[in-house]
Amino acid sequence: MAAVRRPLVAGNWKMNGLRASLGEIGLIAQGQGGLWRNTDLLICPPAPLVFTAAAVAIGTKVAIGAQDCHAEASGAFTGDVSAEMLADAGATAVIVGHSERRTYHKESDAEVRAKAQAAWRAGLLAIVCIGETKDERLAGKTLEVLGVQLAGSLPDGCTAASLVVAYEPVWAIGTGLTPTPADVAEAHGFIRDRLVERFGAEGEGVRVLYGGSVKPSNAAELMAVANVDGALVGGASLKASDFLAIAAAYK
Ligand SMILES: O=C[C@H](O)COP(=O)(O)O
Repeated sequence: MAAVRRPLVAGNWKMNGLRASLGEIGLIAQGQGGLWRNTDLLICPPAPLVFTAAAVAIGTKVAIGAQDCHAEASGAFTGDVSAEMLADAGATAVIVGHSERRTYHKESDAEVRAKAQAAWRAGLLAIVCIGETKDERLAGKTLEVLGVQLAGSLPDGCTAASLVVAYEPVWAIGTGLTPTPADVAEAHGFIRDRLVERFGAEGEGVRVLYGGSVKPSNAAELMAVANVDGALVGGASLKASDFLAIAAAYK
């Protein structure tokens, strides 16, 4: 029997938002109204907001996550935040290996893998991001790049409950550009095959999100693609109305 994967619509606020922005989480909780009872909603604000965001979201169906974590639980790592600290603050998930971390902080697949393991150690869902650059796509290397990133970034022992993969073509992030549905289907089908090859039935149950310029106007088309189990939304997650409109693609 084919695995039933519960959709996940996750918002990544990136380095945006102050305490005043947390009202958007309240609005998402209110606006959700049961329409998306079969869809998981997650908001990942900047680290300083995680504790208060979790308090705002308590008792609602909106979960709170973080955008990165250190691989170690504690120690002399000035400025870093551990997965245990995020869990203690109320997070239930953490994004690791986002292309902005890979680019600006030179994170390798091995580091991403260690961060995913740290997330599990702390009891968090790990959302591992992968995706090709524009040059890699133009060179016809998209699937090769995705294969290398998957092999290097995913720890052994991935389960449907502990891992989400986010496919985010780097050239589509924040640009307004999106791949065609056929290109999304090819990438997600490839990712699914690799997950099943490596993790068996658990790989069949792992959710694979699409990310990169998801908006209310294109969400339904992207969500209809095979093996797209939800979205990782950047800019359009900052406003509750846009985020809810994207989540509505699943109603
Ligand atoms: O994590 C989210 C992605 O980087 C997508 O960002 P975007 O929706 O602003 O393109």
